Amino acid sequence: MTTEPRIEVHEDPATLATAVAGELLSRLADAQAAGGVPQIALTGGTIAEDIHREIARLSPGSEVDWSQVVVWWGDERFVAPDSPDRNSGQAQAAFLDAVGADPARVHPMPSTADASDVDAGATAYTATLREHGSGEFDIVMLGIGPDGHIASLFPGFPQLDSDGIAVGVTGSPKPPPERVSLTFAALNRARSVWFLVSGGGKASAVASALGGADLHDIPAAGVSGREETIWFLDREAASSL
Ligand SMILES: O=C(O)[C@H](O)[C@@H](O)[C@H](O)[C@H](O)COP(=O)(O)O
Repeated sequence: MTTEPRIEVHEDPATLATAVAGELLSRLADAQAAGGVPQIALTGGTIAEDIHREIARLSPGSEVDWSQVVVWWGDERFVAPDSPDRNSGQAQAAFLDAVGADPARVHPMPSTADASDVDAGATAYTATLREHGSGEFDIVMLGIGPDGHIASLFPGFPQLDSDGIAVGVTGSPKPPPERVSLTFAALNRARSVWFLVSGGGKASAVASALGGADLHDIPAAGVSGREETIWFLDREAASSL
């Protein structure tokens, strides 16, 4: 069952980041209070980094026990493990280290040190998800590119039609070129999907995705939560709605 998307518009990137971080902490605390071990998938990108820093700032005042949160990624750059381009490295530095996440429950996607190529990396992550995942994510967070890409699923790329769980990507139009990404099949196993979008450069992609675009043209149109889809936007990103 996919529900109508909910749209939240915030004044600017800073208030957007604070709102998303606060909502995430609230959801995680509620899930843990109900006895759950929540499973979330993080994204990379600029507004995601702002949100991660807000999580670090706000978490001490929350009830969340980060050692009991399982952390995945929706995509990752296939580069050296210590590369500043790594989404997981950015998230570790921005908040996961600070909030006390349990390394045994944090699952970065493979780097060039872990796999011979992007396809081997995707195969390995699929196995990790099967072994340590619960079969669904409680919350999947996704940034969006100006072309409507989400994770590392880019318009017109063959990975859009994959029926696997994770796929290797080469020739990414957004550098770096080699990546590993969850597929629509995996992303749509989320109970709740949150799009995190800041800036006028994304306004057209947001309007197209919400306006019923084909997922091959606007991949963001291909993802929705089984229970909830929320578009967290700032004013500029919402300006074409
Ligand atoms: O690895 C990546 O590059 C991201 O996962 C990618 O999907 C990102 O979320 C969007 O491109 C938005 O990035 P910005 O917020 O920096 O525009």
